[in-house]
Amino acid sequence: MSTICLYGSASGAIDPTHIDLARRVGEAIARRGHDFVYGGGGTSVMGAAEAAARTAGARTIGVIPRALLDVEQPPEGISELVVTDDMRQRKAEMDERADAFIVLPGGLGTLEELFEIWVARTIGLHTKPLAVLDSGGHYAGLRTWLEDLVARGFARPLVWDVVCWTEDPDEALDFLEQAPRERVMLPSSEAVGKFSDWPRDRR
Ligand SMILES: C/C(=C\CNc1ncnc2c1ncn2[C@@H]1O[C@H](COP(=O)(O)O)[C@@H](O)[C@H]1O)CO
Repeated sequence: MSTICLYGSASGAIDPTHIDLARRVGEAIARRGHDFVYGGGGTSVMGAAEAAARTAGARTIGVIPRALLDVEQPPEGISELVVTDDMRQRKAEMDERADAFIVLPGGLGTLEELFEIWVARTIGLHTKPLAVLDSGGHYAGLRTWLEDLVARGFARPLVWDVVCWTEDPDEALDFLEQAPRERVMLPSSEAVGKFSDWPRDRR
Protein backbone atom coordinates (compact mmCIF):
# COMPACT_ATOMS: atom_id res chain seq x y z
CA MET A 1 0.00 0.00 0.00
CA SER A 2 1.22 3.45 -0.97
CA THR A 3 0.02 7.01 -0.80
CA ILE A 4 -0.83 8.38 -4.24
CA CYS A 5 -0.83 12.16 -4.68
CA LEU A 6 -3.33 13.44 -7.25
CA TYR A 7 -3.13 16.77 -9.06
CA GLY A 8 -5.99 17.99 -11.23
CA SER A 9 -8.36 20.79 -12.10
CA ALA A 10 -10.23 22.86 -9.53
CA SER A 11 -12.33 24.52 -12.25
CA GLY A 12 -16.09 24.13 -12.45
CA ALA A 13 -16.17 25.09 -16.12
CA ILE A 14 -14.67 21.97 -17.70
CA ASP A 15 -16.15 19.14 -19.76
CA PRO A 16 -17.85 16.49 -17.54
CA THR A 17 -15.82 13.70 -19.15
CA HIS A 18 -12.90 14.87 -17.00
CA ILE A 19 -15.03 14.46 -13.87
CA ASP A 20 -15.91 10.90 -14.93
CA LEU A 21 -12.24 10.14 -15.37
CA ALA A 22 -11.47 11.59 -11.93
CA ARG A 23 -14.08 9.30 -10.36
CA ARG A 24 -12.60 6.26 -12.10
CA VAL A 25 -9.13 7.19 -10.88
CA GLY A 26 -10.32 7.71 -7.31
CA GLU A 27 -12.07 4.32 -7.34
CA ALA A 28 -9.03 2.59 -8.81
CA ILE A 29 -6.75 4.08 -6.15
CA ALA A 30 -9.06 2.73 -3.43
CA ARG A 31 -9.54 -0.66 -5.14
CA ARG A 32 -5.77 -1.13 -5.22
CA GLY A 33 -5.52 -0.39 -1.50
CA HIS A 34 -3.76 2.96 -1.65
CA ASP A 35 -4.18 6.12 0.41
CA PHE A 36 -4.97 9.34 -1.42
CA VAL A 37 -3.47 12.80 -0.88
CA TYR A 38 -4.43 15.95 -2.81
CA GLY A 39 -5.03 19.68 -2.61
CA GLY A 40 -8.02 19.48 -0.28
CA GLY A 41 -10.68 21.08 -2.48
CA GLY A 42 -14.23 19.82 -3.01
CA THR A 43 -14.75 20.86 -6.62
CA SER A 44 -14.13 19.57 -10.13
CA VAL A 45 -11.52 16.89 -10.88
CA MET A 46 -9.90 17.08 -7.46
CA GLY A 47 -13.17 16.93 -5.52
CA ALA A 48 -14.61 14.12 -7.67
CA ALA A 49 -11.50 11.99 -7.26
CA GLU A 50 -11.45 12.46 -3.48
CA ALA A 51 -15.15 11.61 -3.10
CA ALA A 52 -14.82 8.49 -5.26
CA ALA A 53 -11.67 7.32 -3.48
CA ARG A 54 -13.22 7.80 -0.02
CA THR A 55 -16.53 6.17 -0.99
CA ALA A 56 -14.59 3.18 -2.32
CA GLY A 57 -12.71 2.86 0.99
CA ALA A 58 -9.47 4.85 0.63
CA ARG A 59 -8.11 7.02 3.39
CA THR A 60 -8.09 10.57 1.92
CA ILE A 61 -5.86 13.42 3.03
CA GLY A 62 -6.39 17.02 1.90
CA VAL A 63 -3.65 19.62 2.23
CA ILE A 64 -4.90 23.17 1.85
CA PRO A 65 -3.41 26.61 2.53
CA ARG A 66 -5.30 28.68 5.11
CA ALA A 67 -6.05 31.38 2.51
CA LEU A 68 -7.89 28.91 0.25
CA LEU A 69 -10.20 27.80 3.07
CA ASP A 70 -12.17 31.01 2.39
CA VAL A 71 -12.86 30.11 -1.26
CA GLU A 72 -12.67 26.33 -1.18
CA GLN A 73 -14.85 24.16 1.05
CA PRO A 74 -12.96 20.94 1.84
CA PRO A 75 -15.21 17.87 1.61
CA GLU A 76 -17.09 16.84 4.73
CA GLY A 77 -15.96 13.40 5.80
CA ILE A 78 -12.43 13.68 4.43
CA SER A 79 -10.18 11.40 6.49
CA GLU A 80 -7.62 14.08 7.37
CA LEU A 81 -7.35 17.80 6.57
CA VAL A 82 -3.96 19.50 6.88
CA VAL A 83 -4.04 23.32 6.85
CA THR A 84 -0.78 24.99 5.86
CA ASP A 85 0.43 28.58 6.11
CA ASP A 86 1.01 29.02 2.37
CA MET A 87 1.08 27.33 -1.05
CA ARG A 88 4.75 26.32 -0.86
CA GLN A 89 4.32 24.59 2.48
CA ARG A 90 1.24 22.89 1.06
CA LYS A 91 3.10 21.45 -1.93
CA ALA A 92 5.96 20.31 0.31
CA GLU A 93 3.50 18.54 2.62
CA MET A 94 1.78 16.79 -0.31
CA ASP A 95 5.14 15.76 -1.82
CA GLU A 96 6.43 14.39 1.48
CA ARG A 97 3.35 12.30 2.14
CA ALA A 98 3.27 10.88 -1.40
CA ASP A 99 4.94 7.71 -2.67
CA ALA A 100 3.87 8.42 -6.27
CA PHE A 101 2.08 11.11 -8.29
CA ILE A 102 -0.80 11.02 -10.75
CA VAL A 103 -1.72 14.07 -12.81
CA LEU A 104 -5.17 14.51 -14.37
CA PRO A 105 -6.31 17.22 -16.76
CA GLY A 106 -5.88 20.64 -15.18
CA GLY A 107 -4.89 24.25 -15.68
CA LEU A 108 -2.12 26.46 -14.35
CA GLY A 109 -2.20 25.09 -10.81
CA THR A 110 -1.93 21.51 -12.05
CA LEU A 111 0.84 22.42 -14.51
CA GLU A 112 2.83 24.08 -11.75
CA GLU A 113 2.51 20.94 -9.61
CA LEU A 114 3.39 18.65 -12.54
CA PHE A 115 6.50 20.60 -13.51
CA GLU A 116 7.78 20.95 -9.98
CA ILE A 117 7.66 17.22 -9.31
CA TRP A 118 8.87 16.30 -12.83
CA VAL A 119 11.90 18.60 -12.76
CA ALA A 120 12.86 17.36 -9.30
CA ARG A 121 12.69 13.75 -10.60
CA THR A 122 14.88 14.53 -13.63
CA ILE A 123 17.65 16.03 -11.51
CA GLY A 124 17.67 13.24 -8.96
CA LEU A 125 16.03 15.04 -6.05
CA HIS A 126 13.55 12.22 -5.57
CA THR A 127 12.75 8.79 -7.03
CA LYS A 128 8.95 8.78 -6.87
CA PRO A 129 7.18 7.78 -10.09
CA LEU A 130 4.89 10.12 -12.01
CA ALA A 131 2.03 9.30 -14.40
CA VAL A 132 -0.03 11.74 -16.45
CA LEU A 133 -3.56 10.82 -17.53
CA ASP A 134 -3.67 12.50 -20.90
CA SER A 135 -7.37 12.02 -21.39
CA GLY A 136 -8.88 13.33 -24.63
CA GLY A 137 -5.52 14.74 -25.70
CA HIS A 138 -5.62 17.38 -22.94
CA TYR A 139 -1.80 17.52 -22.80
CA ALA A 140 -1.15 16.91 -26.54
CA GLY A 141 -0.11 20.49 -27.27
CA LEU A 142 2.19 20.58 -24.26
CA ARG A 143 3.84 17.30 -25.26
CA THR A 144 4.44 18.51 -28.81
CA TRP A 145 6.06 21.67 -27.50
CA LEU A 146 8.20 19.73 -25.03
CA GLU A 147 9.35 17.35 -27.79
CA ASP A 148 10.53 20.42 -29.66
CA LEU A 149 12.36 21.63 -26.54
CA VAL A 150 14.18 18.29 -26.40
CA ALA A 151 14.95 18.38 -30.13
CA ARG A 152 16.44 21.86 -29.76
CA GLY A 153 18.55 20.91 -26.73
CA PHE A 154 16.62 22.82 -24.06
CA ALA A 155 15.58 19.61 -22.29
CA ARG A 156 17.22 16.20 -22.03
CA PRO A 157 15.65 13.13 -23.72
CA LEU A 158 15.54 11.37 -20.36
CA VAL A 159 12.74 13.68 -19.25
CA TRP A 160 10.42 11.32 -21.16
CA ASP A 161 11.81 8.22 -19.40
CA VAL A 162 10.53 9.19 -15.96
CA VAL A 163 6.88 9.87 -16.86
CA CYS A 164 4.12 7.51 -17.99
CA TRP A 165 1.60 9.21 -20.32
CA THR A 166 -1.59 7.24 -20.75
CA GLU A 167 -5.38 7.55 -21.07
CA ASP A 168 -5.98 4.48 -18.93
CA PRO A 169 -6.18 4.82 -15.10
CA ASP A 170 -5.13 1.22 -14.50
CA GLU A 171 -2.12 1.54 -16.81
CA ALA A 172 -1.11 4.68 -14.90
CA LEU A 173 -1.47 2.92 -11.54
CA ASP A 174 0.39 -0.20 -12.80
CA PHE A 175 3.26 2.12 -13.68
CA LEU A 176 3.19 3.90 -10.31
CA GLU A 177 3.25 0.55 -8.49
CA GLN A 178 5.95 -1.10 -10.62
CA ALA A 179 8.27 1.63 -11.91
CA PRO A 180 11.88 1.19 -10.80
CA ARG A 181 12.80 3.81 -8.22
CA GLU A 182 16.24 4.53 -9.55
CA ARG A 183 17.69 7.94 -8.92
CA VAL A 184 18.63 9.91 -12.02
CA MET A 185 22.35 10.58 -11.74
CA LEU A 186 23.72 13.81 -13.12
CA PRO A 187 27.20 13.28 -14.54
CA SER A 188 29.73 15.62 -13.00
CA SER A 189 30.92 18.22 -15.48
CA GLU A 190 34.57 17.31 -14.76
CA ALA A 191 34.03 13.66 -15.63
CA VAL A 192 32.18 14.17 -18.87
CA GLY A 193 33.46 17.42 -20.31
CA LYS A 194 31.20 19.74 -22.21
CA PHE A 195 27.47 19.10 -22.22
CA SER A 196 27.44 19.44 -26.00
CA ASP A 197 29.88 16.49 -26.23
CA TRP A 198 27.63 14.08 -24.33
CA PRO A 199 25.95 11.32 -26.33
CA ARG A 200 22.38 12.47 -26.92
CA ASP A 201 20.93 9.65 -24.86
CA ARG A 202 22.96 10.72 -21.78
CA ARG A 203 21.83 14.36 -21.78
C1 LIG B 1 -9.70 30.07 -6.88
C2 LIG B 1 -10.81 29.15 -6.51
C3 LIG B 1 -10.59 27.92 -6.08
C4 LIG B 1 -9.25 27.35 -5.97
N1 LIG B 1 -9.37 26.21 -5.19
C5 LIG B 1 -8.40 25.30 -5.01
N2 LIG B 1 -8.57 24.47 -3.97
C6 LIG B 1 -7.65 23.55 -3.73
N3 LIG B 1 -6.55 23.37 -4.50
C7 LIG B 1 -6.38 24.16 -5.56
C8 LIG B 1 -7.28 25.17 -5.83
N4 LIG B 1 -6.85 25.82 -6.92
C9 LIG B 1 -5.73 25.24 -7.29
N5 LIG B 1 -5.42 24.21 -6.50
C10 LIG B 1 -4.24 23.31 -6.67
O1 LIG B 1 -3.84 23.37 -8.03
C11 LIG B 1 -4.47 22.31 -8.77
C12 LIG B 1 -5.69 22.83 -9.48
O2 LIG B 1 -5.37 24.04 -10.17
P1 LIG B 1 -5.94 24.28 -11.65
O3 LIG B 1 -5.43 25.64 -12.01
O4 LIG B 1 -7.43 24.23 -11.59
O5 LIG B 1 -5.33 23.23 -12.52
C13 LIG B 1 -4.89 21.24 -7.77
O6 LIG B 1 -4.12 20.05 -7.99
C14 LIG B 1 -4.63 21.86 -6.41
O7 LIG B 1 -3.61 21.17 -5.72
C15 LIG B 1 -12.20 29.65 -6.60
O8 LIG B 1 -12.93 28.92 -7.56
